[in-house]
Amino acid sequence: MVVAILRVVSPIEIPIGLGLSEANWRFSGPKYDNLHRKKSRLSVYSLYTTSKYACVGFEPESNGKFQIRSSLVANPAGEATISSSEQKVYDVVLKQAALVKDQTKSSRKSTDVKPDIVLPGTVYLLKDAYDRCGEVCAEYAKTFYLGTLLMTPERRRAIWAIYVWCRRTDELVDGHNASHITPSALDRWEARLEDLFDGRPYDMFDAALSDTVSRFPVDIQPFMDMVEGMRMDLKKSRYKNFDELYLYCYYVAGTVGLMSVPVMGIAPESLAEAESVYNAALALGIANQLTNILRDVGEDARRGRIYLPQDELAEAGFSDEDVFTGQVTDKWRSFMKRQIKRARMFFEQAEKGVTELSQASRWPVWASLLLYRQILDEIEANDYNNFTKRAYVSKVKRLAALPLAYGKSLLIPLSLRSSLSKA
Ligand SMILES: CC(C)=CCC/C(C)=C/CC/C(C)=C/CC/C(C)=C/[C@@H]1[C@@H](COP(=O)(O)OP(=O)(O)O)[C@]1(C)CC/C=C(\C)CC/C=C(\C)CCC=C(C)C
Ligand SMILES: [Mn+2]
Repeated sequence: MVVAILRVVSPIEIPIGLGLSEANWRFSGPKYDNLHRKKSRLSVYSLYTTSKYACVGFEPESNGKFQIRSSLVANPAGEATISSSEQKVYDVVLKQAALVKDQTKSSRKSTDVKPDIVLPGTVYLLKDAYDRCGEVCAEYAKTFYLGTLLMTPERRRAIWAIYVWCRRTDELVDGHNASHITPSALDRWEARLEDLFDGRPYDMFDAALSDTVSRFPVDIQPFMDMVEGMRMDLKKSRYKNFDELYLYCYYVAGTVGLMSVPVMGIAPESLAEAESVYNAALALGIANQLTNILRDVGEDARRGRIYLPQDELAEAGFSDEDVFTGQVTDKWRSFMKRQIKRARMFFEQAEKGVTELSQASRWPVWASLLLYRQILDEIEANDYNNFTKRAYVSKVKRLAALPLAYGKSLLIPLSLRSSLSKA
């Protein structure tokens, strides 16, 4: 019997290879009750867990080898290791969490902000820059903009500045001039990012972000990684497996969570580790992007792009051609059900972190989580036709989510609740 300790950094589905029968593998560990076993078709066994550590004991097959596929791989010694994408992303999470801890340890708390530096004219220019960021935000993301109005003025304008930088970065590869964008244009965008982090902004939007990153403990890495995601979009239109897709989702969306938490702030009464809050933030970005992908299957296919894992498509009996043709069959419905389930697992993990955020930041985050998650319900309501029907959450439903989000934002941190219930 070999026991592998797996460090799980996000809700994860671990299909254990063909040939292992239920009799010769079992699960144990401190969070055993968080593990769900599932036997799926083709006798592939899956382990679902949202806990941080899982301990898996299993016997080798008759040939002495272990077959563990997808997110986890077994090394020749038979030890299971975390996938390279998850490890890479987790390292960024640790780095960002450490930055916040350092800041909290040193005299200033992460919730404090530097006073405005009063150079003649500077404050006014900065105010204009932030106001413009707010206008852009209100124009592109009305509901989210409304949500930010509950935050403190310093946090609100910092989030607007981050939003605008993200929107502009995405516009480079998705906007009107996208056909002219080359990798070297992205290199220049990245150099500009470094300049603004060094206090040398190029335009007024950069000036707002430059000010934001000087006030809050935000690391440059998630920003650089988002540019990397855009580079990926220029050169890649297929994803071999979920591991590759996960990395892409981190680059273009998980990064947003890591950029935002240092500004939103963790509740002073929260007992959660910064690292776990960052993991939840990362999960929200991943969940949102997976949802985007599932909503836009047809639209992406018409641009020659398929953001669904190629190995999972093939296993379910689909070729690229099938995706381009776009027939909603029972086979497609059950494939979609699995994809939706995975996206929901990431939302579930994100939920655990929202209550740990500072009170005023929770409402926009809950609103965004509830609204995005509803897109998955709409894909189901469209009978899984994501080829020609765009899943759309009606204005009434969107508005109805706002008071619900507000109610949830009043809950005390989960970490505090569980320690109170133990006491
Ligand atoms: C503890 C905890 C849960 C904290 C919350 C952390 C947090 C605020 C997470 C935010 C997650 C989020 C909103 C991620 C954005 C995901 C997303 C939609 C990414 C899009 C990428 C590219 O997609 P694609 O091109 O396929 O899609 P389009 O057709 O273009 O839509 C993006 C477009 C990348 C650019 C991202 C933005 C413009 C959004 C940036 C948002 C913020 C900075 C504000 C986040 C704050 C709140 C309150 C939601
Ligand atoms: Mn886009």
